[in-house]
Amino acid sequence: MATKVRIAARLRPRLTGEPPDDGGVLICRAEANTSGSSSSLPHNNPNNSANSSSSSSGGSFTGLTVANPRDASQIFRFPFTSCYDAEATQEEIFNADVLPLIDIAWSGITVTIFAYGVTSSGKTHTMQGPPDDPGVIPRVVEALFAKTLSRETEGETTEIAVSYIEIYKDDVFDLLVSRENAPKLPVRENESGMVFVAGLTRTPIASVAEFETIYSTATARRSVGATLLNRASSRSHAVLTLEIRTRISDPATGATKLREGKINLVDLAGSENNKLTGNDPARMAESAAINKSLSVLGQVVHALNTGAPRIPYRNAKLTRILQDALGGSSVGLLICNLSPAAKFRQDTLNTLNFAVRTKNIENKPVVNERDVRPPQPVKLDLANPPVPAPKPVAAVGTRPGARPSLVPRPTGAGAYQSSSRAESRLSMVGRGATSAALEKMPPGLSEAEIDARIAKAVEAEVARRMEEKEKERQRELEEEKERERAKEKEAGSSRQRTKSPKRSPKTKARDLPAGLTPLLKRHKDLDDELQSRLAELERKFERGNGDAGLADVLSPVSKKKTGRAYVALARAHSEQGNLQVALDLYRRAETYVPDNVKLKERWILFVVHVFLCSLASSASPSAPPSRAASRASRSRAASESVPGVAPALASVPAATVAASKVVSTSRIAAAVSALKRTSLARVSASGSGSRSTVAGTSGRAHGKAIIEIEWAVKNEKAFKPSPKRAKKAKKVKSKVKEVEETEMDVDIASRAQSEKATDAGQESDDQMEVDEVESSLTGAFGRELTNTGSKRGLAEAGMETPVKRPKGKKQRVVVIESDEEYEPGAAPRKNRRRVATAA
Ligand SMILES: Nc1ncnc2c1ncn2[C@@H]1O[C@H](COP(=O)(O)OP(=O)(O)OP(=O)(O)O)[C@@H](O)[C@H]1O
Repeated sequence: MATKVRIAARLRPRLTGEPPDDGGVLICRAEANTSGSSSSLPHNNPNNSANSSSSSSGGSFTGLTVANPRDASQIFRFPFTSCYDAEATQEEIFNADVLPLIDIAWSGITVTIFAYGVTSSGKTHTMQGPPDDPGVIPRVVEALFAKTLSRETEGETTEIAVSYIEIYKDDVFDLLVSRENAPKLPVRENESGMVFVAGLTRTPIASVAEFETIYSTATARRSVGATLLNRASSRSHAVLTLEIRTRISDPATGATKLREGKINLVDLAGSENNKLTGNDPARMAESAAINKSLSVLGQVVHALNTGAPRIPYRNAKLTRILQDALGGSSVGLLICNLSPAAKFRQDTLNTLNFAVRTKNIENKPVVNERDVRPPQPVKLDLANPPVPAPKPVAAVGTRPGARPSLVPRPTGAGAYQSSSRAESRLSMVGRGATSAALEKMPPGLSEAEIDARIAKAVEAEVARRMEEKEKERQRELEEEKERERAKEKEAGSSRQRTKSPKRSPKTKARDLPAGLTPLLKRHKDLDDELQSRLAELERKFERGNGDAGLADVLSPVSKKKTGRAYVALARAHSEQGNLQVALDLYRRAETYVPDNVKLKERWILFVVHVFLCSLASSASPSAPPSRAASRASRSRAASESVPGVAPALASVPAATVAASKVVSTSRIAAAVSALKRTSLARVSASGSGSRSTVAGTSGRAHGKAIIEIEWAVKNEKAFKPSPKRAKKAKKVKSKVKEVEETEMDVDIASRAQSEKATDAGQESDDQMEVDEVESSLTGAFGRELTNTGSKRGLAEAGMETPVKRPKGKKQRVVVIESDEEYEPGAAPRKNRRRVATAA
C-alpha cells in the first residue's frame, strides 16, 4: 500500500539577540466548533496555543500561515496537520509523530525521519537535542530498547545496531570511527537494488547507555562550525541508522522468522544565505556543497511529483543515500524546522514549499521479513553450489522494479548472520571466498566474528586472484617474448636462405611444412631430385628477381648506367665468343632499360645472329649424315681458314641447331663458302693488316657481302661481289645526324667520324653504310665504355669492367629483314636491313 511522506512543521522560539517576533509565521488551529477536524490536532500544544505569539486561532484552517516578506498584507497558508509552535516540547513531537513510526520500523519496514530547514532553524535541536532535553534520536533509541524488553516475553529476540555517517562536501565519512581512520566511503547498490555505504561500521548496541556513549563520541566528530547565524552550525548532513533485527520463533512449528526494520534519522545541514552567514572561503565551500545537495534533494522531490522518467538521485550522495526514503519502500517523515525571524522569512517560505511538494511523494513500504531455519553449520558443496534462494517477496530497501543482482545471495543461517557489509563484500568479490569462509564457520559465532572472518576470507581471495592475474600477466609476457624471438629467428633464417645459393637437403627438409617432412624422408631419391630441382629453380628465380628487384629500387640514372654496364659486358663476352652468356647479359640489360628501343632491336639482331650461327653449325660433323650436311661440313672446314670465323661458329650452342630447319643447310654452306671467298678477295685487295678484311667475323665487308650472299643463295645465283664505290663522307654525316636522337648518339657521331678518319681511304662505300648502321645500333651503349658512369654502373651491378675492345675486332652479322628482291650494286635501303653488332 502506498503511503505519502508525512510532514511536521516546527517553529523554534526566538533566540537571544534576534529581533522581536513580528508574527509573520503563525501556527493555526481550526476552531473546535468550526471544524470537525479541530479535534484532530494532537500535535499542537494546547497549552500555549492561546498565549504564544506564534500560534493563533485559524478558524476553519489548521496549519501554518506565513506573511509575504515583500508584501506583509499577503499571507500564505500551509495546511499541515502536524504543526508545533515555539513552545512545543521535544517529547510532544516525539510522541505525536515519531513514536508511531517506531512500531512501523519494528514491523520490518524502513522509516526515515529527516529534519529540514534553513540554518539555525532548530534541526539539530530537534533531532539530537541538548543532553537535558534530548531530541528524536535519543528518544527513538530509548523507545526501541523499551520495546525490546517488552517483546522478549512474546518469543522475540531483537538486536539493535547503529551506524552513523556524515556527508561532508559530498563525501561520506563514518562517524563511528575516528576521523584519522575514516576514509571516504563509497556508496553502492546491492543485488536487491538497495543503496548502501560500503565499508560502513555497524555497531550492535545492547542498551541505551551504550548507545549514548557511542553517539556522543560520534557526534563530537561531526563537522560543526561557527557562523554569524549559528555558533554550532552543522557543516554536514548526518544520517544515523538504527537497525532492528527481530527473530520470531514459533514453538509449535519450529519455524523462525527474521524481520529487519530500520530507522534512518537524518539531520540535514541547513541551507545558507551567504550574505547572512558571513562565511569565510572555507565555510563558503561547505555552504556551496550543502546548498547544492539540498538543491538536488529539491530536484528529486520535484521529479517524483511530476512523474519524471529519471529521478536524479545520483546527482548527490545525500539523495543517493536517501533514495529509499524518497519514492522508495520506506515510510518517511519530514520535520520542517522554521525560524520566526523576519530575515529568514523567505527561507521559511522555501522550506514550506519544499514540504508541500514532498508530502505528495508516495512511497511503497515493503516489509522485510523472511523465514529462516534454526542456526546450524552450513556445509556448502563448492562443486555443486546451491541454487540461490528466491528473493523475499517483501524486502526492506528493495525498490519496486529494482534490477536483480547477478550475484546469488547466500542462504541459511550464514546468510542471516552476515551483515550488510559482508553482503556487500559478497557482491563485490563473489561467492568463492565467502562460501568457503561460511563453510568453515562454526555455529554460535557472534556477528562481529563472522564479519571479521568473512573479511579475512575476502582479503585472502582478493590476494589470491591478484597473484593469479600477475602470474598470468608474466606468462603472457614470456609468450610474447618467445614469439618475438621466433619471428627474429625466422627472419634471420630467411635472410640466410636468400643469401646462400644452395642449402643442404637437411636444412630444406626442416624448412618445409611439417606434413611434407615425413614424406620426403620416406622417399629419399625423390627428395634429392626434388631438392636439386628446387635449388635450380631458386637460383633462376633469385637471379631474375634480383635484377627486377634491383631495377625497382634504383634511380632512373642508376638503372641506365647499370643497363649500359650489362651491355658493355655482353659485348665483351660476345667478342670472346660466349654468345649464350652475352645473350643472357643483354636480357639483363633490358631489365634495367626496358624502354630502350635500340637495345631491343640490338638484342633481336643478336638473337638472329646466334640463329644464323646455328645454321652454320648444322654443318658440323655431329649433324646427320646427308648431302647438305656434308656440304656444310666442307664449308665449315673451309671457313676455318678464315681467322675468327671458326671460333664464332664453334661457340654456337648446340641447342640452337634445331632452329636451322627453316633454312636450307646447303644454302648456308654455299654462303659460308662465298663469304670465305669474298673475305680472301678483300684481304688480297686491301693488303694485309687492313681493318676492313675478314679479321674475324667482325670484318665490315662481311655485312654487305653476307646480304649479297644470302640474296644469291635465295635466288640460286652466283655470288658476285659488288664493285668498290667512292666514299660518301657527306652521306655519313647526314646519317649520323639521323641517329642523334639520343644523347648517346652525339658520341656515336664523333666515334663514327673518328673511325671514318682512321679508316679513310681503306673502306668501301658499302662498308661505310654498314658502319653507319652499326654505329646507330652500337652507339646506344658505346659511349659508356669510356665514361666513368658506366664503370660506376658496373660496380653497382657487382660486375667487373670488361676489357676494352681492341679496334678492328668487332663481330658483325647482317640480317635480311625484307623479302624484296635485292640487286647487287644497288644502294641498300635502310628499311631492308638491320645490322646487329655482337659487340
Ligand atoms: N525548539 C527550540 N527550543 C529552544 N532552543 C532551540 C529550539 N530550536 C533551536 N534552538 C536553538 O537554536 C539554535 C540553533 O539551533 P540548531 O543548531 O539546532 O539549528 P540548526 O538548524 O541545526 O542549524 P544548522 O543548520 O546551522 O546546523 C541552537 O542554539 C538551539 O539550541
